[in-house]
Amino acid sequence: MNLVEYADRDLLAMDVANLLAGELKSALLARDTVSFAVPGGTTPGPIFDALCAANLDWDRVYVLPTDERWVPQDSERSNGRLITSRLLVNRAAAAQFLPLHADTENPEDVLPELEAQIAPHLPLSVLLLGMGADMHVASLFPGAPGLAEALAPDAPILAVTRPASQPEPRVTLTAPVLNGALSKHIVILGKDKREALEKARFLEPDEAPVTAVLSGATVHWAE
Ligand SMILES: O=C(O)[C@H](O)[C@@H](O)[C@H](O)[C@H](O)COP(=O)(O)O
Repeated sequence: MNLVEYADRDLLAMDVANLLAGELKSALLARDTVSFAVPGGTTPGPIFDALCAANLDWDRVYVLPTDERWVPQDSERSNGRLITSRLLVNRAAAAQFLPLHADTENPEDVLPELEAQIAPHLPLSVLLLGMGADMHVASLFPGAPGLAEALAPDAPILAVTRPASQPEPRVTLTAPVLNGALSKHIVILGKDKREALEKARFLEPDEAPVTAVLSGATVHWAE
């Protein structure tokens, strides 16, 4: 793992957006289409605000969430809503969005269809992840039922998790899919997450799921 520290959160957002735009451009030189997985939550918004203006062939970029909360797509808690309203605007409005959601009560009902839409776009070209202070990434939460299956090397593309700490079921890309990304970035803000990351390095993925994706990843941090 490579750790990059920034003087403040604004600089981090600008620099990470530039870095991601450069990586997407390079990937587009080698392939007709590229895939870009991004997290929800509060951290990525300012990165999206800068990245959406990048001058690249967005119409050849497939954007997908790393995980989704099973709420209506117009809910404030929907990662799809965050991504479509804050990243897929400006120049990036030309990108294709691959939702991890459908209007069914249970995510299990549509998992095969969602997986079939994603499969042609793997491995992920570029991956951006957030991390919780509990050391979860995407929706791989410590102690959640089904975590071991989602961390397994032969896990399918998607898993459903129902973490006790969260108000709704989640759909998440599994560890092998996240780990298989050709480029991996994790963005963390604040002292608590930095300490959690240090602690995670001595733990196993079932206690600290972030460790499942740390190898070869660049972690970007600002206080
Ligand atoms: O839907 C989600 O919640 C995420 O994709 C999740 O993995 C997120 O990246 C972390 O929870 C960090 O969230 P914050 O950025 O809000 O701290």
